[in-house]
Amino acid sequence: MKTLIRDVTILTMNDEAPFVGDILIDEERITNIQAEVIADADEVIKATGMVAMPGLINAHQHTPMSLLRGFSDDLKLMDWLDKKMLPAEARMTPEDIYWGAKLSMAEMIRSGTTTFADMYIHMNEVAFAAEEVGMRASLTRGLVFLADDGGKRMGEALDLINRWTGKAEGRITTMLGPHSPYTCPKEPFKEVIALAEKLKMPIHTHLAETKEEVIKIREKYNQTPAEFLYNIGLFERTHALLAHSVHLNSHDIGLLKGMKGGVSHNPVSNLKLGCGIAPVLDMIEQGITVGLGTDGAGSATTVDMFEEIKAATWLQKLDHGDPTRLPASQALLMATRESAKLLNIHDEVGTLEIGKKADIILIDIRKPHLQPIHHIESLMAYSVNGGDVDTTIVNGKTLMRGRQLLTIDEEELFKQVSCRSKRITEGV
Ligand SMILES: CSC[C@H]1O[C@@H](n2cnc3c(O)ncnc32)[C@H](O)[C@@H]1O
Ligand SMILES: [Zn+2]
Repeated sequence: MKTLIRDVTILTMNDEAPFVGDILIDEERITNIQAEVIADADEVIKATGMVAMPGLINAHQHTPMSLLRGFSDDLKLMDWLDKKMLPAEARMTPEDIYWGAKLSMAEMIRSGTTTFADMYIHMNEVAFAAEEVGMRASLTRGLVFLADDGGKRMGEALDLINRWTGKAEGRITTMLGPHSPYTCPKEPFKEVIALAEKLKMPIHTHLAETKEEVIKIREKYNQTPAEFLYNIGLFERTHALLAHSVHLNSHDIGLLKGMKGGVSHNPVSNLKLGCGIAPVLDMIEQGITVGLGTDGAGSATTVDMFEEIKAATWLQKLDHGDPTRLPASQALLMATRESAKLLNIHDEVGTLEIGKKADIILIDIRKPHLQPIHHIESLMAYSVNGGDVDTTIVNGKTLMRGRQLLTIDEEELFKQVSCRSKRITEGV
């Protein structure tokens, strides 16, 4: 199957200026991209007045938490998590997880995200949903070792890896997921790292999200959370995806320097939970890869990556009192190429290039809030919102066209979500 996208403004995110041209997709890959492509195609998408860019990559999600959107707002993180999220999650069945994940996927496809990194429970169901819906995903069974040794959860983590790595036409990859320094004590955390090293698996974890976490880890280990992870060998032994990394001092940042992987910055969740502002520019200056994610809809409330792009740039400008910091082009890179590095899939996605997988979004800029056009990158970072995405293509397959979802029955989805979310949250 060949698809030709015609007469579109192309933003490759590969250090070149935007240009008007055509993109040819053959099966799952981009096979030509230039000013004019002469080729036969099974489908021609006339994209005059649209911008093509790489699909956005959400580097930190908990997809099924979309069932908990708006259920518990305006609380501190530990109250929100312990008193609201965990009790509600304890009631979730595998079917709930499937529908919650699908709701997130519908929102992500509608707002231009083509890939997500997910950490949650009952991850088989998330994998089924991703396989069916057509998104690209890096899936992780979250591991918490507080009340017991977490043996059952480790079994589920390994089962997920064995069943799903490389499946769904290669769209699914997997990681190991010790949840955080405050929910995974030293010995089990070290065991997960050893396993990750043996299996050559990346690790997805949370780091230094709140001041309370820093205090807890200081009391328990007399270390900062970053020192704790450094001292148990995480940064030298495996590729690691660190969500948040808000409370890092300059010594901590030095410890992350040279690590494989990097940090998912999740500014909307950090803002809403009042966690603080991550030292994004200091990390980037030290050569640390910083991508972008939303965190779950239970905290961020939406999973529209265009909101994260805006929040990321605004926060750094505000924090440094300098509007020149974290410009539009850099924020867009964080949501595409840099997030792809965090998921270790940058050979395949994150930029528009011949030979890469065809994960492409088309944004309709024939709208009042997107005119006139001075700088395409500024327009994409500061003016576009998720609702402007017209077409979403993953692995060469069109998942949304003219804002119609092609792989999800939304009517059925909303019915399922409505009754399931009521049951899960009742009385919590
Ligand atoms: C064990 S599966 C993942 C686990 O993470 C919880 N979670 C969601 N958002 C956050 C966050 O911002 N910080 C810490 N933990 C978070 C989620 O509720 C699941 O229990
Ligand atoms: Zn999270």
